[in-house]
Amino acid sequence: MIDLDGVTCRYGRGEDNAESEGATAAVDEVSLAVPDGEFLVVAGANGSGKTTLVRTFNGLVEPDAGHVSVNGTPVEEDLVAARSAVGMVFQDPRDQLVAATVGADVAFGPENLGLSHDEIDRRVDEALAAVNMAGRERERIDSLSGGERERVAIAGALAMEPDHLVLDEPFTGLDEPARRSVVARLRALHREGTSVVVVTHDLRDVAALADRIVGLADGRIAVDAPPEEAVESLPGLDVRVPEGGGIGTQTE
Ligand SMILES: Nc1ncnc2c1ncn2[C@@H]1O[C@H](COP(=O)(O)OP(=O)(O)OP(=O)(O)O)[C@@H](O)[C@H]1O
Repeated sequence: MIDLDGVTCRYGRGEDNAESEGATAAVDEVSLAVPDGEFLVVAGANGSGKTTLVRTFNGLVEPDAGHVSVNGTPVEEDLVAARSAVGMVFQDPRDQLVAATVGADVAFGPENLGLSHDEIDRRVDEALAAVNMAGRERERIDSLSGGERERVAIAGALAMEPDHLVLDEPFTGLDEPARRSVVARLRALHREGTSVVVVTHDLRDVAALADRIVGLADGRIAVDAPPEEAVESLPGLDVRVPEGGGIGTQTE
């Protein structure tokens, strides 16, 4: 369980502004629980605070007020535990690719967990297959397209097999086959019990998988409801639902 209690985050404001009106807060007194096994979609307009909010889940952003705990432990008390429990795929893959080759990059996290070679190989194979990049371990990261780098970043997070997987705009730059493959993997992970949090403007595929959609506006929760209900309130939040409706129409 990820649990946020009254979380407020501000950027670039000195002490003088710490008590100023909420308009300056990127995230403004948000309380939110993500239960184990939930598929949560976080939606909202540009600048509504989505990225900042999810980055508090594993201590990448430290709140100015409020508390975040993961599996019952305050994040600030055990950052290592929070980061291994909450895997994160950033909006820009350049922020997280660390190795020269695809295989080395995906193996990097599992190696740091001290797993056996066999287990690391299994995870790398499985994660690369999940993003349609099986057999491409030896390719250099700097030879990949942006979409391919995004897929490697997703594979790296999958290979960590975290309790909670958070993906920030994971579909940007993915072509349709890659997108379908990632969606199918997220669906399978959810079925296996991992909680999945997807930050997105584009509800095309994920709305059908979501247990709940949280819509942010100006750093606050404006909508928190099952997809069928949430979408009714979402037009003002600048999210896109395909013509014909994505809800309930997801196919493999
Ligand atoms: N590093 C930063 N320094 C200063 N301000 C920031 C920083 N990161 C975000 N902000 C501001 O905080 C607010 C929330 O930004 P955030 O990136 O969390 O929103 P978002 O909903 O994820 O936006 P987007 O959809 O554009 O990624 C915005 O006003 C943004 O300009």
